[in-house]
Amino acid sequence: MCDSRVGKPYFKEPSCMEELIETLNTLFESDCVNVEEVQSVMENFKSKESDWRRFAKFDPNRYTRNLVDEGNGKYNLILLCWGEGQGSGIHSHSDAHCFLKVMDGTLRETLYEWPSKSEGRTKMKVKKIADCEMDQVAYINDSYGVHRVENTSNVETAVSLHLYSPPFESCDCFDERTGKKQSVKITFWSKFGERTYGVGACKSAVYQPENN
Ligand SMILES: N[C@@H](CS(=O)O)C(=O)O
Ligand SMILES: [Fe+2]
Repeated sequence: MCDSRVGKPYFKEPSCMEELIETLNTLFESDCVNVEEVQSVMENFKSKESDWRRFAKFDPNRYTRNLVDEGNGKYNLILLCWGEGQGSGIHSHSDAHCFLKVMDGTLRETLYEWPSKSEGRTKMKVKKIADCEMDQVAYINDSYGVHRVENTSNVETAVSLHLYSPPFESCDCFDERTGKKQSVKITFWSKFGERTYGVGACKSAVYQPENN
């Protein structure tokens, strides 16, 4: 992670998804990720359904991960669609930066402490619970702990735009009651607006262990 750069350019508010991607590509040209700068660019991008509609695919049983952009190999930009009551299991982020911007609805993030060395025996400890509203951006990396994200509404869906850098394809999932972990491979429900098929395509997200 980097401190603020001297003479850094001022990034204007991205007016559409293409402009957001252009700005992000510029920001990630350097190997030095300035977290506050990325967060502020994502915050200044105001959610319009017309920007994300074509990537938004819902599944009646599970939240979906839909690839929007591969960021020249530096990051993945992913639209996540959360049906009523859907959520992720508790998981880590494979040493990546993770930005989460709410595009529609509200999402609850529950942050947990990493399980202690005697993992597999003790109930996991909650550090913080926060609701994230439309256009807000949350940030996490493994030094913060591990988390789960949920759409707690039973009547409204939710949509969020996530940026992961560097991109990752697997992470660890944790059992809340014991802290026991298991590695999970994650893939995409769709890529660039098209449904993905093949091995792993349906089992594409970080689910609660009992839903695996
Ligand atoms: N990190 C999760 C989504 S969330 O619960 O933060 C994923 O990429 O599927
Ligand atoms: Fe996450």
